[in-house]
Amino acid sequence: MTTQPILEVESLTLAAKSQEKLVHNISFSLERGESLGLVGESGSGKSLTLRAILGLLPRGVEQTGGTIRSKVSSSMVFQDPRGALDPLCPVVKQLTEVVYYRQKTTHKAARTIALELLERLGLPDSLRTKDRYPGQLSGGQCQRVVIAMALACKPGILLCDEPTTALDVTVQQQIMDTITSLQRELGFAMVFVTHNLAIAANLCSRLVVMKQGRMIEHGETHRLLRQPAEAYTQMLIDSVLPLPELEGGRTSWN
Ligand SMILES: Nc1ncnc2c1ncn2[C@@H]1O[C@H](COP(=O)(O)OP(=O)(O)OP(=O)(O)O)[C@@H](O)[C@H]1O
Repeated sequence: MTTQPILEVESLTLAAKSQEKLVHNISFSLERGESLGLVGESGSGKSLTLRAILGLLPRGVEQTGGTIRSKVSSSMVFQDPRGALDPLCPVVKQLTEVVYYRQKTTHKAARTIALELLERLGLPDSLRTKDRYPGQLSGGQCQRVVIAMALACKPGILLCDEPTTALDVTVQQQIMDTITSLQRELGFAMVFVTHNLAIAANLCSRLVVMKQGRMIEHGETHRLLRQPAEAYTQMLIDSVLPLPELEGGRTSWN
């Protein structure tokens, strides 16, 4: 049985105001509940593609071609969690405001929902009783707050822009596990930007490989990693270390 995609990106082209093309002719689709990874080297256009889907291109960049059709709402988890939070406002208050405006509840109900979300994301109980500012939380805790904010918008698609890059590897794993279990529970689809092929392999059923603003190849994750059609994809695979751990473990590609 084929299902209708909830997101269709067709021939997306983005350019700087100077007319320099930054993303050329990118096409992919996403089904309900699916996880798609955008992988590739730094500067390959992954974040701009994600921002185009969100409808929030940075100043100086515009869509000059193609279409983006989405049947559901999207929200985004950015790379730098501290930068995404207001340093002068307690985190519970920030999350409560998002719930209040996006879920159109009373302030009291919004606070209850905000606290439930924070508990679901494994944040400490002390947030209930004491005002905590972003500067008083660890990087991993800030990222959990930012994920809670994105989920408070009840997105059909969660757009993740390297959400664990700024965190140490153990916290990275915890955050990835949290995102995976929330996705199973809430059923949102995901577009996940990362330059870490191992993370993408664990998380995504399909991958789009990008280089210098172009789509090099795309396809089902395990097929693409076992039999890459392009030398660039093979080069990305070869640059993943340490391979011995991947061969024996659950991230085996062969
Ligand atoms: N506001 C902007 N104005 C002009 N050029 C931009 C702007 N933002 C990004 N670019 C350029 O667009 C290209 C793609 O950038 P993008 O941030 O999408 O890459 P990326 O693949 O996400 O890289 P990274 O993994 O380092 O985040 C880069 O050459 C970048 O310099």
